[in-house]
Amino acid sequence: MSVTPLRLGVNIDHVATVRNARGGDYPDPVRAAELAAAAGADGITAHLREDRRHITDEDIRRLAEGLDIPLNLEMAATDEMLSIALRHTPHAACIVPEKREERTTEGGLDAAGGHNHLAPFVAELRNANIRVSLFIEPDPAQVEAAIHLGAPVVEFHTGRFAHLEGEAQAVELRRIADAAALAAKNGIEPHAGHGLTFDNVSPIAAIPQLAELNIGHFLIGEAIFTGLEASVKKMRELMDLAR
Ligand SMILES: CC(=O)[C@@H](O)[C@H](O)COP(=O)(O)O
Ligand SMILES: NCC(=O)COP(=O)(O)O
Repeated sequence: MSVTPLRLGVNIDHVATVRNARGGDYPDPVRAAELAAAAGADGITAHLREDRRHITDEDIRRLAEGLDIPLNLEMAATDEMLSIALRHTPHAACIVPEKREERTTEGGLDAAGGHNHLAPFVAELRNANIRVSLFIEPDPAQVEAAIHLGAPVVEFHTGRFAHLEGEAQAVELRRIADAAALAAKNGIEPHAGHGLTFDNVSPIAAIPQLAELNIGHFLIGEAIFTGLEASVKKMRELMDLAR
């Protein structure tokens, strides 16, 4: 079986979280994005939450205009986010579910139940040449829904995998691998992300159909101790070793 090259997308949301703790402009997520690119990131991911708790509209403008590597904008399926995406035309847009009160993205999008709501978002983003991705659970029904929606990419939510251990984690890993195989067989490029760390990335990176991992919170946390360059480089090495 052929093994797809695996890209690393570095999510810089939580550089903005630290900046926003003091309300100024330091540390700058765009500087973090440039450092991550220099350290080997293949792309940058940023989630413009509806409540703007970390990344801001101005961050997205600067990332979209200034980056030398592709930007993946994570966005809820709302008219406001769609108009921001269409204004800045990032390389990719990943539609994610969002709840105002959640601490982080708790699960995947219900692409099956939300078909009628999601269809115009997928169509408009595609018409603007933005590579649309749906952030879904590794569930065959959700992959089928992504196929019907015409999404070229899905990203599997690995948060559940990240929190499980032992046999339960092995079962979840199998689900992710099966979902990735189903997506690839149907011409959809599978990605994965959420909650990935140095300790749990290897079995995910070993899934041959996966083309991209998006990793943020852990890398930014680790950067406090070792620097961003070292944390990105080590993640890149672990991904390459697992392949
Ligand atoms: C969709 C997703 O998984 C990322 O956006 C990640 O969750 C970082 O953002 P939050 O920590 O705000 O959820
Ligand atoms: N889509 C997942 C992502 O961008 C990063 O998630 P996390 O590593 O911050 O949990």
